[in-house]
Amino acid sequence: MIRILKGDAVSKLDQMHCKRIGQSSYELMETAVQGFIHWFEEQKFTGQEIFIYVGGGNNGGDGLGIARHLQQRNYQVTVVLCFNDEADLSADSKINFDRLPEGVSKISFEDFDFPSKGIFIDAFLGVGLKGKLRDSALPIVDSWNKQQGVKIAVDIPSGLLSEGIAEEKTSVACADYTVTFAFPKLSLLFPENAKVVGELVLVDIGIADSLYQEFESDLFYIQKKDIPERHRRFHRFSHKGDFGRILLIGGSLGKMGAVVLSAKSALRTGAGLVTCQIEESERFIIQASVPEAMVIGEDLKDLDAFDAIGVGPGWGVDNREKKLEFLLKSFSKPMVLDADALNVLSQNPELLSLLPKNSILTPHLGEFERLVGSCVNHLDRMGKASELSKKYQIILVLKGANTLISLPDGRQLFNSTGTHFMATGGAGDVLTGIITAFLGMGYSPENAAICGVFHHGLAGEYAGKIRFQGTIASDIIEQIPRTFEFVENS
Ligand SMILES: NC(=O)C1=CN([C@@H]2O[C@H](COP(=O)(O)OP(=O)(O)OC[C@H]3O[C@@H](n4cnc5c(N)ncnc54)[C@H](OP(=O)(O)O)[C@@H]3O)[C@@H](O)[C@H]2O)[C@@H](O)CC1
Ligand SMILES: Nc1ncnc2c1ncn2[C@@H]1O[C@H](COP(=O)(O)OP(=O)(O)O)[C@@H](O)[C@H]1O
Ligand SMILES: [K+]
Repeated sequence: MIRILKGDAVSKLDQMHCKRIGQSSYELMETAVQGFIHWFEEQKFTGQEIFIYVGGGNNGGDGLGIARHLQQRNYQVTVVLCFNDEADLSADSKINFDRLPEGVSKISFEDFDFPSKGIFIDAFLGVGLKGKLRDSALPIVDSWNKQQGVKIAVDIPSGLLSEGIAEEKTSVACADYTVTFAFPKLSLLFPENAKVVGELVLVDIGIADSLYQEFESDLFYIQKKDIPERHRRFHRFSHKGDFGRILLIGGSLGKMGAVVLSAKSALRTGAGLVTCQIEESERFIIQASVPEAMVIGEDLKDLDAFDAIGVGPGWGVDNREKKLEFLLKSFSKPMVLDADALNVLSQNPELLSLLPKNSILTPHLGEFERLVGSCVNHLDRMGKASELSKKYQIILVLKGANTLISLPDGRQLFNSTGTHFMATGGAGDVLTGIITAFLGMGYSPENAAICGVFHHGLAGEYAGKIRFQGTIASDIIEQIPRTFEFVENS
């Protein structure tokens, strides 16, 4: 799994990589440029002039390389020179500057007559940015933000620090897409920066995962290649007991759909036997809509017969405190707690110490802040999530774009799958079903959380490609089986 490094570690990572494989830093820049071009061509942006803002550092060098390749592919390209003197160019940028074909127009920023339409590529400043933007850079960022058209940031939007937060007052070049190299810079994953980062695209530039281990960082990025090794293997004679007996507790008058969604998701993930514990009066709803699931009433006996329990979807909070306490005291294996189970915990924080070790809590940002108090920003949130995980030895799944998993040993993992089309009622109930199913199948809690979040996001992406903003939670469930095919077969 790749680590998310601090911005200033990038050049060291590059050097180590180049040394290990006998490549020059210019060749690495060329790999990054070609990765960008590959993505760009896939997008099929058509018929427009391309303007590339280039700075004097290696980010500008990427931009100059991109200009050459695009011109060779018959695009009309203008580079907007955002540095004072050629002599200030970094060594690799100078090579790309000298290689610019005749057909690429060059114009200094001062002489740039603002066009109204085009494709804009921001290769002004990358991770080499230090501190706040200098005054001399502000007009460049302002000009960028006034342009009309598709806007693409190379590596990181100019003005954004690799661990920074773009607040209202800060000057950052806003992008529709950010094409970042090697690993996502931390700030690209913050919800506060969503508006300046746009869609995040990661380009692999061939740096081996093992090289990242040379750097100290507790932050990781989960990708498809990390998943198959975490899957449990079953065999020809596997029976339904091997796939786990799970219990889902939730639902209340008017909110039974939440348990229905969790139960269906668990079954589509492969859970062997799913039992739902709901209010007696509502049993008809489950039996009719998920005939594969069993239903039990209020009286909970023999909890040990279950391999995993998921509690909370649609549960309500009234009179749930004693029940949650009973569950936490009676079940010693890790559990999944979501939605109202988390709200009950927030109202009764003394219950936190009863959580079985490695239990998985899946709050969205609102539920999380109810648990830990309000957070200033995502960095603060990440710190509080880590503290809570360590203190109670639990796994925290902080849901949202790039869901963050905090592990009891301090590691924090960002997910790469998902889409805003998943921002729909019930999507979280689906995740509860998936993670509980994995736990029931005997996955370690860490793997259940990682695989759960990854498959859930991928199922959401598939559903989003068919249903767009009409995606509903049930569409995500339908796509779960396909996610296994994709992860295992590619
Ligand atoms: N593995 C990878 O990820 C790869 C990375 N690669 C690429 O290299 C990029 C990093 O390049 P880098 O280190 O040369 O720095 P970069 O971002 O161009 O910034 C330097 C410029 O910023 C300026 N500047 C600084 N502070 C400033 C301020 N406050 N306000 C205003 N200006 C300020 C500084 O000015 P100076 O201080 O020199 O006057 C200088 O001009 C990286 O993002 C990626 O695109 C790929 O090519 C290969 C693989
Ligand atoms: N913009 C987004 N990008 C990616 N995933 C998202 C986005 N918005 C929501 N999701 C995912 O959808 C799910 C929503 O969960 P939640 O808020 O608990 O919904 P509900 O309570 O309606 O079930 C989470 O897993 C979250 O990660
Ligand atoms: K940039």
